[in-house]
Amino acid sequence: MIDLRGITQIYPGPQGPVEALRGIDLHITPGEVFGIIGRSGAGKSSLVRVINLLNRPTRGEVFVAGRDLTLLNDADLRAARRDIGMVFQHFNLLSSRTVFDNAALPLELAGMDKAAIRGRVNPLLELVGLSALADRYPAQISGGQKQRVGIARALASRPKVLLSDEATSALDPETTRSILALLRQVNKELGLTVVLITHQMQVIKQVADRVAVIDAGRIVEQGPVIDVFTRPQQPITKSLIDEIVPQELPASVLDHVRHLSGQLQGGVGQLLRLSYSGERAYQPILSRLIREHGLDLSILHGQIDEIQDQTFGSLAVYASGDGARLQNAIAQLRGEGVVVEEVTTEG
Ligand SMILES: Nc1ncnc2c1ncn2[C@@H]1O[C@H](COP(=O)(O)OP(=O)(O)OP(=O)(O)O)[C@@H](O)[C@H]1O
Repeated sequence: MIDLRGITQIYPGPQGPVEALRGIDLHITPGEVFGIIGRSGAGKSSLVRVINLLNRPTRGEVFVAGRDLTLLNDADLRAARRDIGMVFQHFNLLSSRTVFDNAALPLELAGMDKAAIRGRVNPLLELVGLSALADRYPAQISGGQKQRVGIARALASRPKVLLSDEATSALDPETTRSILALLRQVNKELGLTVVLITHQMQVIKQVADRVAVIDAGRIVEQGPVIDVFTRPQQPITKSLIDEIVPQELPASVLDHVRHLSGQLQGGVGQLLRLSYSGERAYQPILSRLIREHGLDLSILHGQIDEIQDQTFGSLAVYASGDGARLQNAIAQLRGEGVVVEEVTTEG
């Protein structure tokens, strides 16, 4: 649905050119919710604005629904943009227009007649749960309701793609959840491709199918959300995930491991961090370590969570026993797709 090829974005700046995007290649498939996450200044807004050519990239090609937008003339680009709806962090509603009239704005601008507009907008207000508030003004509704108007307005032109630029960043956690659930609902019910930009992993975790991590204008890591959560590769990804799955074990756990190591009576002991997802979450991996490899296990720390109905877990266990059997057990776990990290406790 969206293909970005070799996108570079250079802004002129008082201290010389700023290279905000440095050769981005991204492929987003129809019907998926694709998250783009990065820290402030990483290039997220620049990237999302390239997708509808609000920013014309310095170099590169922007294919949406099979057409390279960079090659279109102004009239064709205006038409192509109707395929791409956008919701913004600060809603961008017109204060002098009612909820209905804000949602209807793109249709009025496209010259649609009043009856047709009513036929299009009323079901959309129903979909976003605002039918009862159609005659209110933006000042008379909450932030979450304003974003619902923003979503209805973005959907009015029946786009194929919905871009969300930090749409929930100005909202409290509960409202954030309800807006993300609405985005998921429109993705499913309308078959819409959704691209969402955020700096919060919680947003990615709740709603995205796949995620790309952007850092200093480059995509440094991407994949299905559950894979990125269970096998983050880059330091920036680990630090972004840390708010949900702490990447470092608490000092008390490491202290306890030193204590257990001091009590070893022969054999070896090793702190292991096991990360797993999907079907493996339901398999008796720990009891097999005990039964088949004769290891003693202490479970010291752990977390089990869910992404898009898929369970994933992270467990810290101290395994002790025969050294060769421990290595066999680790090899077996890795062979079964469990990520095994041998954690050192020095320092
Ligand atoms: N119009 C502009 N002119 C010059 N530099 C710009 C412009 N817009 C963005 N930049 C710079 O480009 C880089 C990327 O900015 P961008 O807004 O895309 O990042 P971001 O990840 O969206 O950040 P934030 O989350 O803070 O909005 C930053 O260094 C920023 O200062």
